[in-house]
Amino acid sequence: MSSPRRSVDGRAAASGAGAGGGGSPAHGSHGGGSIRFEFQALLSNRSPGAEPSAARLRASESPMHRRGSFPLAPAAAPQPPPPPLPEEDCMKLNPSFLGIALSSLLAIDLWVSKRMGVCAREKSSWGSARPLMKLLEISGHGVLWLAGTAYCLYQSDSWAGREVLVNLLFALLLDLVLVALLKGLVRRRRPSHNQMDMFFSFSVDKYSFPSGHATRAALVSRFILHHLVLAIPLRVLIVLWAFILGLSRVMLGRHNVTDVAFGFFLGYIQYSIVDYFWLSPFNIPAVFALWSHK
Ligand SMILES: CC(C)=CCC/C(C)=C/CC/C(C)=C/COP(=O)(O)O
Repeated sequence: MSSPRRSVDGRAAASGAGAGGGGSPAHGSHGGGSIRFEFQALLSNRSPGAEPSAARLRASESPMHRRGSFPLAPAAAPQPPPPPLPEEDCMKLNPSFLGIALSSLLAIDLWVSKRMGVCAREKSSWGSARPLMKLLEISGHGVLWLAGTAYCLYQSDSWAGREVLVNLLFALLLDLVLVALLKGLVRRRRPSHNQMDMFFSFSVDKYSFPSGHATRAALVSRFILHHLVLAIPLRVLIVLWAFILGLSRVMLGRHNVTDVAFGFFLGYIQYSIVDYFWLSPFNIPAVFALWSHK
């Protein structure tokens, strides 16, 4: 495809040759700012009696043309390339409106997340709160929730309790699979300020989108609020735990804000899926028969 610059040059030369230089650039059909500038460069190089072809030749020596790969232009002094930025700080330009909006959102996300990562290092401004944040991290860890639920299920001696625990186990496994799939698909790197010192993580856990802790926090808290009869202060505490756990992921530098926000959303949806496919002794008697010996 020929560039607009080149087609404008051709048009100017043609109008100069054909109409004796009478075509005004401002009225040309190619009305962009840089195109008009080129037209002006072309005309300013043109004396009233000059040949159109000579004017075109001089115009090709303008700085605009020298920047391109025109073979007549003298080469500018080579500049050393700028040092490469870390991959997660780079933005790819997309000319579509949606692309620009998304790129801007991601740039804001990176900036806010970096500023919020106040516990990312021991020497960070809130570095002394790092042990507390890591305690929160353990409270939402998949191993703890899976092992705890399996143990309670094994110990449970009521059918109602087993039914709830089987579904919690199903919810946690669904969460594990969906988060691993999304992390593997999206492959968004963790923030550059993160210290990868997480207890028991898989290979996909080098990726940050979505936050597995945030999905689990939203899923488990919604599950508990629906299936356990708790006093109001305890219910508030559970919601607070989920929120602070999500916040701590960004403060620890493990995640960007959008990883956690999407994680909360996904965890919320996961609970709806579990509720829709609720497992009971009526629809999957085989699973519940495992306990019939008790
Ligand atoms: C028994 C078994 C296979 C347990 C897997 C438990 C599990 C989900 C481990 C990964 C925990 C982890 C480090 C997740 C990363 O969470 P982010 O919030 O950093 O995404």
